[in-house]
Amino acid sequence: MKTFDALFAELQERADQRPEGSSTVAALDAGVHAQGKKVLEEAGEVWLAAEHESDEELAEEISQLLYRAQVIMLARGLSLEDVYRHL
Ligand SMILES: N=c1c2ncn([C@@H]3O[C@H](COP(=O)(O)OP(=O)(O)OP(=O)(O)O)[C@@H](O)[C@H]3O)c2ncn1[C@@H]1O[C@H](COP(=O)(O)O)[C@@H](O)[C@H]1O
Repeated sequence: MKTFDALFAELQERADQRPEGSSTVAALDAGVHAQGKKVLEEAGEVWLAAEHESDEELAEEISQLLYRAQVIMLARGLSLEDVYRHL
């Protein structure tokens, strides 16, 4: 099963190698404004799922929020350590 750290390493590789068809490359190219909107959108979906949907649907929304947070981290050049030191 993929972890937060493993996903981040995978996304870093996508950013470096820019493979054709990568949704991460497209998200990075869209810029921080578009990336921020995705974070807000997914956060809203997490909220709605927590109130109205199943555990499975909530878990999926949370996974998308984590992905969108990682895209913002990469776009701004933050490492996992930059974030973890605040936990
Ligand atoms: N975990 C994710 C992930 N979560 C969400 N998404 C993206 O988010 C989209 C779903 O978001 P929305 O609900 O906003 O759907 P949407 O509005 O229809 O999507 P868009 O039209 O905005 O693309 C998906 O289609 C993906 O583009 C993800 N894209 C990639 N990953 C993982 O990231 C890794 C690299 O992926 P690639 O960059 O695509 O190779 C792989 O392990 C993937 O599994």
